[in-house]
Amino acid sequence: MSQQSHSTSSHSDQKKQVAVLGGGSFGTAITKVLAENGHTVHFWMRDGNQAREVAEQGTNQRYMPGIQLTGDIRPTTDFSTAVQSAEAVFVAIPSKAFRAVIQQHAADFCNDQIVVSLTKGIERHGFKLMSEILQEEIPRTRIGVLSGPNLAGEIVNCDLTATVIAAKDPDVRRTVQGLLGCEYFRVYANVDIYGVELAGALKNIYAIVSGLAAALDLGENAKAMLITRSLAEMSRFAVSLGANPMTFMGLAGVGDLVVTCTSSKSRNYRVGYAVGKGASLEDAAAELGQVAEGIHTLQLVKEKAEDAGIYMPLVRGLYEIIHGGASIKAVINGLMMAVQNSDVEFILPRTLTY
Ligand SMILES: NC(=O)c1ccc[n+]([C@@H]2O[C@H](COP(=O)([O-])OP(=O)(O)OC[C@H]3O[C@@H](n4cnc5c(N)ncnc54)[C@H](O)[C@@H]3O)[C@@H](O)[C@H]2O)c1
Ligand SMILES: O=P(O)(O)OC[C@H](O)CO
Repeated sequence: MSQQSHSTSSHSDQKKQVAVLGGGSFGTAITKVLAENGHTVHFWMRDGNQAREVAEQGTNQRYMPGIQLTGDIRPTTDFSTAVQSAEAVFVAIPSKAFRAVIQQHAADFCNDQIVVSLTKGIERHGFKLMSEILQEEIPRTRIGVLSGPNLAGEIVNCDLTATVIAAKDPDVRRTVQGLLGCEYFRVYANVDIYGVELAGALKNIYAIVSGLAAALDLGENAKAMLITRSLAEMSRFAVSLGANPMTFMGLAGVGDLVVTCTSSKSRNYRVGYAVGKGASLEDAAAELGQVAEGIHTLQLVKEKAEDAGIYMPLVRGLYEIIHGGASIKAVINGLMMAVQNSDVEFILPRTLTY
């Protein structure tokens, strides 16, 4: 479907003021959806040259080459200008910089303003998710999380896409559905913020594993085994931390896992593929030139799982390959020869192996 020929129709007729924070791939994709839905989008980014390019050319070549942005988009490097009149603020800042940006500008947010994290990562210090950072830094706001199978490069082409808004406040869920929903973008609702957010962060690790497996050409059965055991592992982890296991049956769980583990459009998958072909992690990340959150999430989840005694053989195996110098062949052999266990452990409890 061509992005040039697309005609839009939002589910809501009301045109609103909104803000998007972060001028990368996903910030640009969500800005495009919102602007095509007729909203005024205050698009905050740190790079003045990039803001000028968006204002003057309607493009963001560094992150979305060849894509034309239309509608009422107001790029700015002034944070206060971006958020002051916004009914809802969408945050697409990588997890490493997320708290610093929100903390620095906390005073600019309004009471009861809707603030939605689009970021799929975890903060190193204290294993905090982005909604928890928002709650700590700007508790005066109403918080939501948007996550799902959402490759930015497809959204900007108006390819059919669905996502999930998770929020406790029903008005937050309805408002976000109204702002973003259109003929190519569908927004489903959930209340399990922690599960939706954790699913988005965890699947990046398994996308690296799947990319690595693809590089080795392990076969179709192996692909299915990996994705399904990834789902078992990530839901085991999330449930241990208090998430609802049913969330993992939805778009933010299995949906995002499938798209990220099967597509070379995923940056995490591409990093895994490059490592599988013999590149170092550093070279693979540098070659990408964009964020691949799974690289950082891997280390945090491995440490957290060990501390909490949660069995995560795929996380441990990937960590050993990337950081421990283990051979891929030896790790695969270790995984295949481990104790044969329960398929769905919510039905048949797993035999404890450690
Ligand atoms: N790209 C996708 O398909 C996609 C889809 C869904 C969710 N996400 C998530 O969105 C988040 C952002 O990813 P992205 O794809 O936009 O990454 P990206 O690499 O394309 O862009 C990152 C952007 O963040 C900006 N940035 C970094 N540090 C900053 C700071 N300190 N202050 C201000 N801006 C800063 C960069 O300048 C850049 O514009 C990630 O957590 C990612 O997992 C991405
Ligand atoms: O390109 P990735 O690997 O960061 O994945 C992008 C989105 O999270 C897919 O839903």
